[in-house]
Amino acid sequence: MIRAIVTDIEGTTTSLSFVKDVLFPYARERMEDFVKQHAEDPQVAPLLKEVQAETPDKPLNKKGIIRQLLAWIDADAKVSALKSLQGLLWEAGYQQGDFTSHLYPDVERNLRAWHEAGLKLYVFSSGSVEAQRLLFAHTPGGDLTPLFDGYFDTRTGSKRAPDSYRRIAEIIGFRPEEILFLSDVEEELDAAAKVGMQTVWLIREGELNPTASHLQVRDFDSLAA
Ligand SMILES: CSCCC(=O)C(=O)COP(=O)(O)O
Ligand SMILES: [Mg+2]
Repeated sequence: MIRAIVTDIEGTTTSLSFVKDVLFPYARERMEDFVKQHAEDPQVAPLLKEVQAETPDKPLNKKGIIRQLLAWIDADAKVSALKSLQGLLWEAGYQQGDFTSHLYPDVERNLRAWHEAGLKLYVFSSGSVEAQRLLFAHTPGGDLTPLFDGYFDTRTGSKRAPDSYRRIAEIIGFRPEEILFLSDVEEELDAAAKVGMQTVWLIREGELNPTASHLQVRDFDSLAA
């Protein structure tokens, strides 16, 4: 019996295009000025130290740190320090009304229905926990954060590593078999299934995969059936 649902964001609740064409360029365009202006801020300084720690054989000055961050953005690298810095930039974007987040039309009604049915809802995304909260706080349907019981990012571990899912199950206090993980990435679903979680593969566009071991659906409505 499923008692908790853990959902990915990009490609699952939210279009790839919102992340790749709105969020990532917004942060990329502002990263250099932001680091220059806020390098000494207590929220930012430890993140810049983390960037240096990720590249121990290459001592970086401020310019080098900025270059490294931009290279990670271009490579879509899931580095926690980068993700936290992006989150800080997106916070300003949401607050200034530069954008609201995108959710597929089936997402809000199903999150609400699952929450009302007593299921616990969690997010596991490469975006920082703060970025996840912001995204669900600024949806076209309003603030959906009251529906969620917790958020996990790459500080819990890689989304492709079974240990991350084991940790999440321990933290939220359910047996893996009681947890349903939703994602658009097969390797993430494989990792969750390895520890015993139930899995559903969201294939929003394109072909279904006839040989995959995960249940495949087009949208959240198909899960209610
Ligand atoms: C929290 S929205 C930004 C998503 C993001 O930064 C990202 O890298 C996408 O990761 P996901 O694990 O949700 O596919
Ligand atoms: Mg995804």
